[in-house]
Amino acid sequence: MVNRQEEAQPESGAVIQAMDVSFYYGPSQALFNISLDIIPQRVTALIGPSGCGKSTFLRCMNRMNDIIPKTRLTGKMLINGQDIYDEKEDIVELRKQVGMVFQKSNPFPKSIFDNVAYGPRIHKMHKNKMMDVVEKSLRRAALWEEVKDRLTENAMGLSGGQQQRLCIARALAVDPQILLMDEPASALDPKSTTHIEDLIGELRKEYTIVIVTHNMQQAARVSDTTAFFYEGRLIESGKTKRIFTKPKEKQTEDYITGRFG
Ligand SMILES: Nc1ncnc2c1ncn2[C@@H]1O[C@H](COP(=O)(O)OP(=O)(O)OP(=O)(O)O)[C@@H](O)[C@H]1O
Repeated sequence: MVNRQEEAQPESGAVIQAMDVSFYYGPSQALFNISLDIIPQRVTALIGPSGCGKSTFLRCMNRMNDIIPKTRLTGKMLINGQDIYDEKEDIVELRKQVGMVFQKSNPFPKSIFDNVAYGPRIHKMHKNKMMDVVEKSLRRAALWEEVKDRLTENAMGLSGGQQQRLCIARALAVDPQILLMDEPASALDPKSTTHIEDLIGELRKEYTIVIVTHNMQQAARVSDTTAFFYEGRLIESGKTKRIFTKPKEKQTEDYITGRFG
C-alpha cells in the first residue's frame, strides 16, 4: 500500500509532518507507518471506518495518548519542524499550540466566562487582558452575541451546540496555531452541525484544522484535504474533491461509495 499525498504537497511547508508513525496500545498496533503532511491554514479531514485509527492519529498530534498507560509511538511527529516526542518537549506549551475539541462537549461546571478564561489563567495572562481575550474568543467561536449578557451563568445551562462552540472558544483563548477536532458535530442536531461547519469555514482562515469525521458529506463540505485510513494504515490522501471523485485506491472508492464501513 502506498501513502499518497501528491497534490497535498505544501507550497510553503507543512505545519505538521507525520513521518513513518506507528502507534501501539500495549502489544496491539493501532497505526502502521503513517506519513502525512498537514498544510497550514487548511482543513484536513481524517476519514475511514470505525476503529481504523483516525482518533488515535489525531491524538498523536498533541500527545493526548500519553495519558493512556503502556502506549508507544515510533517514527516522528514534527510540528513546525520540531519533534514533539523529543524528551525536551514542553507538553503544556504543545497543548497551547495544538488545541483540541472533542466529540462530546465538555465544558467545566463553571461560568461561561471562567470556561474561556481557564487556559489564559493557566498561562498566567494578566487580569486586565482577560475580558478582551474572552470576548475575542467567543466572537471567533460565533457565540458572543448569544452569551454576552450571561457570562457569569453556568456553562452547563447552554444548549449542546452552544456548549460545543464554548469548547471551541476555550481552545482558541490560548491562541493556538492548530485545532484538532474529533467528531465535533456528531452529537449535535442538524442546525447546530451546520453552525459548527460554518464556523470551521471561518476558522480555517486563521488556524490549521484537522478534523476526524464519520460523516463523508461533512468531510466533503468542510475540508480541503482528505486522508483515508483503513485498518491503521493511511491508504490515500489528497485534495478532497479528487478523493471523492477520482480515488486512486480501490479501498477508498469502496468506502466513499458506501460499499463498507
Ligand atoms: N485506549 C485504548 N486502549 C486500547 N486500544 C485502543 C484504545 N483506543 C483505541 N484503541 C484501539 O485502536 C484502534 C484504533 O482506534 P481509534 O479510536 O483510533 O479508531 P477510530 O478510527 O477513531 O474509530 P471510531 O471512528 O470508532 O472512533 C482500534 O482497534 C481501537 O480498539
